[in-house]
Amino acid sequence: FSNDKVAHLPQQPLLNDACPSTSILNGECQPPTYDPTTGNISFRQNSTQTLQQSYESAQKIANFPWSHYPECFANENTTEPYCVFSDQKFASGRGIFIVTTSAMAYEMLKKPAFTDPEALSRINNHDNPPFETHEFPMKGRGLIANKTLHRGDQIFASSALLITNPDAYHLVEEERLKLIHRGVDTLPEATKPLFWALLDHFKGDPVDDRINTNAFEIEINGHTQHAVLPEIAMLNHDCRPNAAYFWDEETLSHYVHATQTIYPGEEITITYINNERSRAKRMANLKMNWGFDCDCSSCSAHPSFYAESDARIQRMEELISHLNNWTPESKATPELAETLISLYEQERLFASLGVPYKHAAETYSSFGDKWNAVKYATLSAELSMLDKGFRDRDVRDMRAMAKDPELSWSWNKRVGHKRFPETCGHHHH
Ligand SMILES: C[S@@+](CC[C@H](N)C(=O)[O-])C[C@H]1O[C@@H](n2cnc3c(N)ncnc32)[C@H](O)[C@@H]1O
Repeated sequence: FSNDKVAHLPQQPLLNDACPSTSILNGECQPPTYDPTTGNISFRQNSTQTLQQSYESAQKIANFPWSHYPECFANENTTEPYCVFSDQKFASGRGIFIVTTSAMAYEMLKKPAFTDPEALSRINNHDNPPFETHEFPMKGRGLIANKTLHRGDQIFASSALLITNPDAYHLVEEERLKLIHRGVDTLPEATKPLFWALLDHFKGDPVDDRINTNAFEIEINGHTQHAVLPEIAMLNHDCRPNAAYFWDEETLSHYVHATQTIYPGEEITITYINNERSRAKRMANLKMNWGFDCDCSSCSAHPSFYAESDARIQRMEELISHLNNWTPESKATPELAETLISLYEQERLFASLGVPYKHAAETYSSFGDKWNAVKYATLSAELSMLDKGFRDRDVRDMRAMAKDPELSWSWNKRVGHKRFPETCGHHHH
């Protein structure tokens, strides 16, 4: 399989072609080092090239995958240099820049997003969108639906404009800022306005602030990275959202889908946080990470109403721990799983229903109830796909269970357990 991967790698530059020889002599640029075992190139040096020079250096190297020669910084706190890698041709000329180590950047280059011209054919098609931008009093811009959207409808899908490695914070602040500023300067002219139109909530460094206000945590080959996608960055938060998104690391893109019916004029919202927590925890998280006071309906409700909501969320947690208990003492029953689904619905956590549906599917399966297992596995797969993605493991498991519950690990696991251990014998008056 390693040959396969190497075949996808863009041809590596000859080492001394990496900088114009004059700039090597001037000490402005040193050639990168090449690791023959990984095929990775390390750009070892604090480049002092101007933007124009870095462009020209990159153009001189045959099949160099980046449009600018990477600028890098390292210090005693970093194990490897962090560089800015730019590709103006990415996603049919939308462009991308990546601030990370060269090893990580070359990992990303192996993704279909870079290697397969067809991979992004469904991404960044923003003609005739099903939404309009709208200005809201307290929360700035947001998107409102301009036609009826149904559960499962794609609202849009777009590729990352930039990806940053959180470990780049080990750099000296000034040098980290230099990298992200250089990154923005290397974006194609037509794309730059998308970046500059982003909200700068905290009013610090203009580039850093736009990234911090709008970045999403994403995963690439198991590493947490931050990505900014300007379209999804226009969606405001709601603790009871009507849309969900997932990151697809093969295309370096976010997909956004409706998770319930959204009528024209309604705001399209996603969640920035885990909503299966108390109001106080949700509000603290939003305040700390995005700097706003949550005023969605479940946060701004009268105290006696949000106390009810918090109690339901607490109960949900308890029920889930019963359902996750696979010992003979488990209190798990199908009735308990149905109660869990009902609590999610009462809480209007429709975008998260894939979770209780999965518990219900496994619970029915564990009692050997084939058709209820099929029903809930199907429902779970349908909904989980919208917020975990089509390659997600839970989605795969639920699809498999929907096909044949008898082959799933949970099948008949609890047959013989009492189904009514809490009530039996106590409520006959
Ligand atoms: C990713 S941006 C969302 C788009 C933003 N409203 C704009 O005009 O560009 C995140 C910022 O939007 C605002 N925001 C998002 N959801 C909000 C909400 N439910 N209540 C208040 N402000 C919100 C906060 O300022 C937050 O830092």
